[in-house]
Amino acid sequence: MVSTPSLKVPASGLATAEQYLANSDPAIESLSPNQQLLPLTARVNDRDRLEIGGCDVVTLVEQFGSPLYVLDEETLRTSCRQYREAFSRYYSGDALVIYASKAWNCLAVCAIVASEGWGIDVVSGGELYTAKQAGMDASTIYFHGNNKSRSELQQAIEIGCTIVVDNWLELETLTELTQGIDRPTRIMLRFTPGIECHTHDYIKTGHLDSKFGFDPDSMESVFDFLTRQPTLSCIGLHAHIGSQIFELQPHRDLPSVMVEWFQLAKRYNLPIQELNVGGGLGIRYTEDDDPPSIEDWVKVICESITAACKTVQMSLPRLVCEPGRSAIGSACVTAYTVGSSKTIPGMRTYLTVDGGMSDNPRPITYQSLYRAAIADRMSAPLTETVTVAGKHCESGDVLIQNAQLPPTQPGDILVVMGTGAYNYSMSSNYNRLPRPAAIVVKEGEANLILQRETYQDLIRQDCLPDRLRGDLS
Ligand SMILES: Cc1ncc(COP(=O)(O)O)c(C=O)c1O
Ligand SMILES: N[C@@H](CCCC[NH3+])C(=O)O
Repeated sequence: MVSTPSLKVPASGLATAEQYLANSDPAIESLSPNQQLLPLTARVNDRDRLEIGGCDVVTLVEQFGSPLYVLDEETLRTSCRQYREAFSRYYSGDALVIYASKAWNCLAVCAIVASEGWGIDVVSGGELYTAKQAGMDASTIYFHGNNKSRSELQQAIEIGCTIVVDNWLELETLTELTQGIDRPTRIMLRFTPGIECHTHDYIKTGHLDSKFGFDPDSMESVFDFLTRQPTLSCIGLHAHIGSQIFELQPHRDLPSVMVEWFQLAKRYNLPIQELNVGGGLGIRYTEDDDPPSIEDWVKVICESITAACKTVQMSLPRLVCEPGRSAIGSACVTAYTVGSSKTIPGMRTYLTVDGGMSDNPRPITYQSLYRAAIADRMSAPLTETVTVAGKHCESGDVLIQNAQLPPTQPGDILVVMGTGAYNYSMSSNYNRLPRPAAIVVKEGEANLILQRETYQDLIRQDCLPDRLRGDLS
């Protein structure tokens, strides 16, 4: 497996969008998907158009409408396999990879990851419900969240998933809700490890000043409390450092901290078996991004847990990790239709597409960078520098500043890369735009996985009280 990015990007900059494609020299399954800008199956076909999963993207838009999320099954499955295979290569204990479904939670995605032997991390009753409806086994579902409601906790207890407890209120509520239930409820405890990393402030979670998890200072009192709770079975400990991380060092440091916690928990005779090191591996959004490969990330974690256990002569715990973005981010593109444009002489040209911050809120939220290509003419020289704007009534609704594109015309299909994670899952109906459809593509076949919302969907939850009806003519 290669651990270096393998785009065809020349040092002198990009000449055509074809250079965003992965270098096809190594077999695609040996490329780490999170290091590619486009899905692994992306090709330029003999009409000079972008093809993903054997499907022409321009034709997909004609068939399914615009905008359109196009998810490449092969890329998602390759990520799943690379995580699993790396654990079996580098860890001699038991291991489980669970999908952080906040990245993109829907029935089809749950079904794909489950079929690859992954479990799932959910953070709300809604994500939990979806995972169950997709047929996921409760023993592989882990329920996170820093403010789970009583009814969400009740739902989790009934389903029998593992609950990752975040705070005292939750611990007390669970104690109350589990009274009288014979089978103890499986829980894990989330602590903030106090490990810093370089990522956007909004997506850091491992530093001590975080809303997530117990403070490590309260560890002994939490353990002590649990020794007196026969209805709760504390099977493990959890920590998550943050998201879109390129450094390996924080994940090299985390295991020794967690092994210390583990030993302390053992001293309280808790039935502890698992360590969950969270997710966080970054992906390549632009050619300047250089994340480690999936294999390298897993290797660092496995080696560091193994070394920490050896130092204190502890047998290996069951190791769990929960990647989201690095599993699905690079597997999807969003295809938009180009509309109006506006050139402000000496300043910039705005090129507008038929979606924007409602289907991808990451640029406006985190100033995230993306790359785009015109799917109709992949080998056309990139002679234009334009600002790709969305159609929302918001000046900040810009998807890409200074995108390098060929000359465009209304009706062209503009594809934004790396939109598999935190796009659909963070989408909204701002300005009452219906959410786009999503399809999964594989070997020339395209299947709908999320229907395009309709105007009827937009008003489905609206209520018009009778006393207001009279005011309408
Ligand atoms: C608890 C937890 N686990 C897993 C993840 C997944 O992170 P990522 O998508 O960066 O892999 C997150 C998001 O940051 C998280 O908060
Ligand atoms: N929503 C963030 C990631 C959040 C990770 C969850 N704790 C993003 O789009 O980058």
